[in-house]
Amino acid sequence: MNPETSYILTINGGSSSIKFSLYKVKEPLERLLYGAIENIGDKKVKFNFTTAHNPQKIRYDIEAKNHQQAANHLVDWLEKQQDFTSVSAIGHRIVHGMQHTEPELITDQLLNKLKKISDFDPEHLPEEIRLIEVFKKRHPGIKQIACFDTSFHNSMPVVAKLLSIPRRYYEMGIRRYGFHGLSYAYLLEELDRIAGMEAAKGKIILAHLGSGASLAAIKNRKSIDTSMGFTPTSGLPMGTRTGDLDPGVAWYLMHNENFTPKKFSDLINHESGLLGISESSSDMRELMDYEETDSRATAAIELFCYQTKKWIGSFAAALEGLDTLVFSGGIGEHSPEVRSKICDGLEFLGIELDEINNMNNEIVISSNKSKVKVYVIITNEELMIAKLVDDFLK
Ligand SMILES: Nc1ncnc2c1ncn2[C@@H]1O[C@H](COP(=O)(O)OP(=O)(O)O)[C@@H](O)[C@H]1O
Ligand SMILES: CC(=O)OP(=O)(O)O
Ligand SMILES: [Mg+2]
Repeated sequence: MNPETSYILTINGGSSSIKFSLYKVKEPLERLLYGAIENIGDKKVKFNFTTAHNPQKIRYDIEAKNHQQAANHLVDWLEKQQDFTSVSAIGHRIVHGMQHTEPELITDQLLNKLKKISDFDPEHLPEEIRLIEVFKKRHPGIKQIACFDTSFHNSMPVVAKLLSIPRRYYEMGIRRYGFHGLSYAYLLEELDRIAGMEAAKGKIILAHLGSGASLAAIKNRKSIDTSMGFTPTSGLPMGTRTGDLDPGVAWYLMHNENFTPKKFSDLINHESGLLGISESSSDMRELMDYEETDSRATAAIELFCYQTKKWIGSFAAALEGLDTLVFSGGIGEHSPEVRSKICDGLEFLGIELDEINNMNNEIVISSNKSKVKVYVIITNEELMIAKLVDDFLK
């Protein structure tokens, strides 16, 4: 083994969080620590971590007004960790990678390209670029590798990539891309392990239901369609994002309510989805607590489940059948109630849950009679990044 590649740091920069892991390169990869900085931008920014030796989560508040301060705090902390000096590569989740199909070494040229397309994903790319720059400045000797969420969906047929606007915009890159690709790639690998290669070759719907949520339709192991499109704001309603929105709403708000680009971006990315409908929380767990007493919380949960059900129906049609449905992401992994509401009434598609297994968050939650196998699989974007970086360096 090349001693240069013996430790890999993974960085998953979200719009309000940075998740990080440190892996020792061996077969299989060994996770030495995992942590996150959450609620960046809020008054109370939380830092937490667990190590392989101490799985008890350690949590405290830190000062960080933005991603740059949070990243500097993270580097200060990492420098005090014993194994950090041996890190030779950092793998970054880059949510929007346009046409990039494989992980790539982050050079100045790539960084400039990412800056140019920043507006393709104003929610993730600017912060991801800031993280790369902080590590570059403080540890210029460590290779940084970009792992793109979009790569997984490159296999989509043109019909799934087209937006129905004039063709010239397609040439400008304004088309459907799809995201959560690192999670989907991991889920397919896990499906191989749990259900066997044959199952993973069938007609599959993967549902990544977290604060950002999307579904992917998979045939012969390849993505043929996904609910997100040009940006991660589209598709399902999410924690604070609209999901698909009648384009006429944009015109109306601009024309009648003096909406500027910034005000519109805030509306569709930060004020809508579960938060906008419930007027109380973007967090599914909290909404479940208010469900009994607040009809707005109930409406938000109903909308999320109804739209997810509609996407499952539409992808079953696109796949011309369905063999396997996988729930994942924070909501998909932990909420039996949401899974049950989504699947209720889908018996005609061959989906039938075993409610006891569902309540217990078992791996297989479909009944013995169900034609479609339904799984709950815990995703691991960090491990997928570490695997890609390990392969890249070999
Ligand atoms: N037990 C639970 N029941 C319902 N929702 C849950 C539960 N645990 C986590 N969630 C929800 O999962 C979502 C966060 O998902 P996650 O995949 O961790 O998000 P992120 O996209 O930030 O990585 C939140 O809406 C949270 O409330
Ligand atoms: C693509 C996307 O929505 O990512 P996240 O769930 O991390 O916000
Ligand atoms: Mg996520």
